[in-house]
This record gives sequence, C-alpha cells and structure tokens, in this order.
Amino acid sequence: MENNYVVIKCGGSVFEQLPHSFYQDIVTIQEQGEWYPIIVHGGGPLISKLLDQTGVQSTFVDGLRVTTEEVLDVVEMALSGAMNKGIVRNIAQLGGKGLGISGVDTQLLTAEPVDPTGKLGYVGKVTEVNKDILEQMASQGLIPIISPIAMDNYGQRYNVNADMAASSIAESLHAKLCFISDIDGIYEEVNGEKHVFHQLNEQEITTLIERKVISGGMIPKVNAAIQALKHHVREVSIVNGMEQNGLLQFMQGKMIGTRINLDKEVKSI
Ligand SMILES: Nc1ncnc2c1ncn2[C@@H]1O[C@H](COP(=O)(O)OP(=O)(O)O)[C@@H](O)[C@H]1O
Ligand SMILES: CC(=O)N[C@@H](CCC(=O)OP(=O)(O)O)C(=O)O
Repeated sequence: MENNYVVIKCGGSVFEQLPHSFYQDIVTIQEQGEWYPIIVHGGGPLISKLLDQTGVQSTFVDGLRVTTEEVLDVVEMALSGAMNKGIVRNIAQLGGKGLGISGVDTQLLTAEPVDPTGKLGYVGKVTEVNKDILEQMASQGLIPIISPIAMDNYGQRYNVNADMAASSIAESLHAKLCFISDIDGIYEEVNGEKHVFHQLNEQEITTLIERKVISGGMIPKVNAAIQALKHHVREVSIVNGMEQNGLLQFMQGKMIGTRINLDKEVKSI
C-alpha cells in the first residue's frame, strides 16, 4: 500500500510572519502518523534583498528569476543556508526532527534548463526525484525540509522555483500539495475589493492569466498546481500561512484558500 505524504510548500513571502501554530501543525501531522509531512521552501524576498545588497539586479520572466552563476551563489546561500536552517530550527523548537537538505544532497532533484535557448540562465526544471531518500527519512520519523537547488548529471547547479520543485516532489510521491503563501487565495479586485476564488479549474486559470489577474509569482504557482494534478497529485490548495491552523483545515478537507482542480467538479479523494 502507498504511504500518505503531504508536501507543504512554504513561500518566502510569508516566512517572516508565520505563526508558531504553523510549525506546530506540521509537527502534529507528523506525530499523528497517518500522513508524512515534507516541507519545500522558497525564499524569493531574501534572495532579492541579498542581491540588492551586493548590487546585482534581479529580473523576472513570468515569475522566474533570470539566474547567472553570480546569482546562483546568492540563491544557494540564501535558500540552502539561512532559509533552510531557519525552518529546521523552528521545527526543532517544537520537538520535531527536521532534516534540512537541498535538492543537490543525495541527488534528490535532478534538473535541466527550463529554457534551452538560455534566456533564463540557470533556471532549472526537475526531471527526476530521488524519492527513496524521502521515504526513508519519513519512515524514520524525520521531516524533510528541502531547499529547491538542483543539479544535472554533470554537477551544474540550477535555481528551481520552489513551487515547481514542490510539485515535482508531490508528483513522485502521489502526495497532497499545499502552497502556503501570503494571500488568502487567488483573488480578483472588483471595485477596489478583493474577491477570493474558493475553487478554480484549469480553464479558469488560463483565462485569469490571459486577463493578467494572475501575475508575477502566482504564475509558476498555478502552473505547478495544474502540472501536479495531471501527474497523480491528489489535491492542491493555496492557503494563507497566517491563517490559524490553515494547514490542519486543509488536511481535514475543509474549503480554505483556493482549491485548484482540473475540471469544474471537486473530486472526492
Ligand atoms: N490573482 C492573484 N491572487 C493572489 N495573488 C496574486 C495574484 N496575482 C499575483 N499575485 C501575487 O502572488 C504573490 C504570491 O506569490 P509569490 O510572491 O511567489 O509568493 P510565495 O513566496 O509565497 O511563493 C502574492 O503575494 C501576490 O502579490
Ligand atoms: C527560478 C526562480 O525564480 N527561483 C526562485 C527560488 C526561490 C522561490 O521560489 O521562492 P518563493 O517560493 O518565495 O517565490 C527565486 O530565485 O526567487
């Protein structure tokens, strides 16, 4: 029988504001034993801050950071260093056993360039996940905390968007996937007021991207969600990390944030 995994993607947008209860929810899920939590984190704002401090400009194409070797150094330092170990510490303070690794360790994530013409530089997309190592960690009561740096077979590093890394990992484990971000869900502004969509399907998402209602960092997130649902991921939602017990509500199947579906109907899981 297949194990039950939940991949929790923790966005850099919300990292600084995450309440204590967010980490407690993860430790609780792990202790209850029915689901194995796996954390994948971003850290876009920290990378941008460090690049600013070193005088290197960041440019984004459809939410993906154009990445030179110089940018890669900063990305790896920020993600596999400060961000990763910060989350490990927060989990440890609650008695959880977080093990922080990047996609480079144990060749967890193999990647190739997203854009073969080279316009995005060293931005990778995951071609293979070494899921055995995640299964071993989970079975030993460890919570994997993954920084989305990947490597190809020649040792070249890649900067992988954390939403895309989370979706590839969730696909390999046929997991549930929860994107923790800084918004109550995908919204549209109508007369200056934010209207949150509780559910969206692929067609609706395509229209919202064309209408530029969905933009920036939300583009890789929704594309990763759709990709995941097409490849064995059981359920995908975008949830505000500041929502008290938002993650537990997601696990209980409650309607929270924006639930993404391939078609109109919500499938029963
Ligand atoms: N339609 C939309 N609904 C909600 N957020 C959106 C939308 N379009 C763009 N965004 C932006 O996407 C951001 C979340 O993506 P991102 O900054 O990559 O966050 P994270 O670090 O959590 O992955 C929101 O803070 C918001 O600025
Ligand atoms: C290729 C690419 O864009 N990589 C991202 C990796 C970090 C990330 O995805 O962080 P968030 O989850 O906070 O957005 C970046 O360089 O910002």
